[in-house]
Amino acid sequence: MTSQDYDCIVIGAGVHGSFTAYNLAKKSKKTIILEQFLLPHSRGSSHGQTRIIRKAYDQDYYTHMMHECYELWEQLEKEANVKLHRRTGLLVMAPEHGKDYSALKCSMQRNNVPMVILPREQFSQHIPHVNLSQGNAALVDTTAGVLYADRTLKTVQEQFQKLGGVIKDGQKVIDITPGSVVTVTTSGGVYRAKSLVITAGPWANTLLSHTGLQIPLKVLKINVCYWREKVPGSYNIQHRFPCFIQLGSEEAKHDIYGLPSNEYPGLMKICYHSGSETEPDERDRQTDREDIDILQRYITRCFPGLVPVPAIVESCMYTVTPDLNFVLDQHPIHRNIIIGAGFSGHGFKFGPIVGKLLSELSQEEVPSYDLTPFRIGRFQAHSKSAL
Ligand SMILES: Cc1cc2nc3c(=O)[nH]c(=O)nc-3n(C[C@H](O)[C@H](O)[C@H](O)COP(=O)(O)OP(=O)(O)OC[C@H]3O[C@@H](n4cnc5c(N)ncnc54)[C@H](O)[C@@H]3O)c2cc1C
Ligand SMILES: O=C(O)[C@@H]1CCCCN1
Repeated sequence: MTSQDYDCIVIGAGVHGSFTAYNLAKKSKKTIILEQFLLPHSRGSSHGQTRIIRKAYDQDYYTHMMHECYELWEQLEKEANVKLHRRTGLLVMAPEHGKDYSALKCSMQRNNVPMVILPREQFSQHIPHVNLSQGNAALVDTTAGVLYADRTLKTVQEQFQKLGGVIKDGQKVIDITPGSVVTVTTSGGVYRAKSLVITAGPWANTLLSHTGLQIPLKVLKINVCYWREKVPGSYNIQHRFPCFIQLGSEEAKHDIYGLPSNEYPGLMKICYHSGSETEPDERDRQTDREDIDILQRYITRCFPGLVPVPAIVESCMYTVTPDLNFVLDQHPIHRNIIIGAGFSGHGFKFGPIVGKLLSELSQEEVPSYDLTPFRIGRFQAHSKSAL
């Protein structure tokens, strides 16, 4: 038998690789994370100060996973004695008679997600400084809030290391040799393990090309825009301003979303839930700003208390699948290679549960949830039926 150095190698120290490694270390598995950049870095998808956490989803399986996931976030907070999230509520605004709004509302009712419906005549009393669009309805997912993203990564990586886990940053994986013992070659060394987890974010297909697999993923550059409050504090987290999602606005084909001013005093984060395609290593050469024009028009109309010119624009990337569902699966041929990819701009909140599931797959345990929506095989079925 060939010797191996680790039980598991995890490629990528984003939110999903970090939580997977942490779960493996909790099972006393000898685990190493290989990360191409020096940590912390802002070149992938998990950096930045904040993300939205919520239970409001129109698919039951996401809401079901979030029920447990909230508990796992709290467990980590207790274990590390650090605050990783803050409840603000999530305001959902959408055309009242559109199918998105009714699907979401029905799913929340079906799954007992605490919610408040805001009748139009009471809207401005609860949500000042926002104009609810004509024909729109509004509800609040009261479980929702803000996750502290950078702080999460630091915390989960520290907890992993406390459990004996090893992180090697500045080590780009340049080759993978599948087998009953997987060999991974980086710019700095050669590593072997019984199983491999690939959580490489926008670089997933680059890594998978070493294993003879490609999945239909698109990488989008997202302009992360912050907008200045005309009157400081109007949209502030301390004044209980919520996160929001605007489904189906007159300006935009895709959703618009925002988080209360918090991390940068006086600035509220509002972004477009789409962007232009990019190569992950060429992110900063993608300079398309069509999304910012859309946001300016929306903000002028609906958020009159913000200066409609972005004060800060940062960059992030989405890695999207055709159906916007994640990929959580074993490699179809090399079963000891596990893939977590295509988190489609909504994966962060699931970090603890994705980590649990990917660690289960890598140990050939029965996964805690039905992974049918996340299987790689769904893409094959899709392309076959399209023929
Ligand atoms: C602007 C924006 C807003 C978002 N908002 C939300 C939100 O409100 N709520 C929510 O739940 N989610 C949100 N998301 C989505 C969430 O942030 C992502 O789904 C999640 O961060 C993806 O994490 P990841 O670990 O898959 O990828 P990444 O964080 O990109 O991690 C992959 C890692 O792999 C490393 N890597 C790649 N190739 C190699 C290699 N060859 N060798 C070694 N290392 C390698 C990379 O350097 C990187 O560190 C948002 C995303 C963006 C961009
Ligand atoms: O995952 C989320 O909750 C948000 C919703 C809006 C778009 C960005 N992601």
